[in-house]
Amino acid sequence: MGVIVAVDGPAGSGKSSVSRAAAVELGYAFLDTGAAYRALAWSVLEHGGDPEDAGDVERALDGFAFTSADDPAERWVRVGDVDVTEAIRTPRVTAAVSGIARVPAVRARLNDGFRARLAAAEPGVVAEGRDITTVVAPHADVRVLLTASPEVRASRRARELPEEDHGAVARSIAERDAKDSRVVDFLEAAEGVTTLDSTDLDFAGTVGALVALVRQAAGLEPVS
Ligand SMILES: Nc1ncnc2c1ncn2[C@@H]1O[C@H](COP(=O)(O)OP(=O)(O)OP(=O)(O)O)[C@@H](O)[C@H]1O
Ligand SMILES: Nc1ccn([C@@H]2O[C@H](COP(=O)(O)O)[C@@H](O)[C@H]2O)c(=O)n1
Repeated sequence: MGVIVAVDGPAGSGKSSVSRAAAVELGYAFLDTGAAYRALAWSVLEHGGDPEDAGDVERALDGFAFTSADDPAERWVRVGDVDVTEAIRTPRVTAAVSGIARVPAVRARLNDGFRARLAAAEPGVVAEGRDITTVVAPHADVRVLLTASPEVRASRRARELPEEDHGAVARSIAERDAKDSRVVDFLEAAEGVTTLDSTDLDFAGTVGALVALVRQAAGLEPVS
C-alpha cells in the first residue's frame, strides 16, 4: 500500500487547495472527499428531492455513480456521465450538503469508496475531508488537522467570492462548521494528529509545511 496522508479541518482552512498542491509536489494522488458529498447533494437537488429528507437522500444514493480525478493536476468530478465540477460549488449545493452528510447510510457508502481509493493509490495519496484522520483513515501514515483563525478563513474565502458580502461569507463558514461538527469532530486534533495552523503562513509556506511533515513521516528526510 502507498503512503496515506490524511488532512482534516474546518471550512476554509485550506484542506483542498493545500492538499492538492502538496500532492502535486509529492507526486501523489489526491482525494477530495467533500466533492463526493457535494455531488450527492447535487443529485438529490437534481432529482427534485429534499436534502433534509433522509428518504430522498437514500433514493439518490441508490445507483450514485461518483468519480473524480486521481491526478491532482486535473479537476474533474462526475456523476455518471455528467460533469458536475462547477455545479457542486454553487451556493445552492453548499447550503444543501451538510443535510445529506448527516445520513448514516451516506457516510457508510461514501467511506467504503474512499477507503478503496486510498488502498489503491501508489506511491501515495493526499486525502482531505472532515473525518479523514478519525473515521476514514485513522491508520494513515500522516494525519494533519489544518486550521486557521475564523477571521483569516473568512477573509481567504471572501477573496474567492468578491461579489458576496464579507459578513455573509463569514456567517456561512461558521454555520457550516456548527452543523458539520455535530456529525464529526474536526475542530480538535485527535490523538496522534498533528495540528498545522496556517493563520500566519502564506499559501506556499503552508504547502511546504505539509510536504515537510509527509517527508519526515515517510522517512524521506531526517527529522530536524
Ligand atoms: N496559507 C494560506 N494563505 C493564503 N491563502 C490560503 C492559505 N491556505 C488556503 N488559502 C486559500 O483559502 C481559500 C480556502 O481554501 P480551501 O478551499 O482549500 O479550503 P477548504 O478547507 O477546502 O474549504 P471547505 O471545507 O469550505 O471546502 C482558498 O482560496 C485558498 O487558496
Ligand atoms: N469527509 C467529509 C467531507 C465533507 N463532508 C461534508 O461535505 C461538505 C462539503 O465539504 P467541502 O470540503 O467540499 O467543503 C461539508 O460541509 C460536510 O458537510 C463530510 O461530512 N465529510
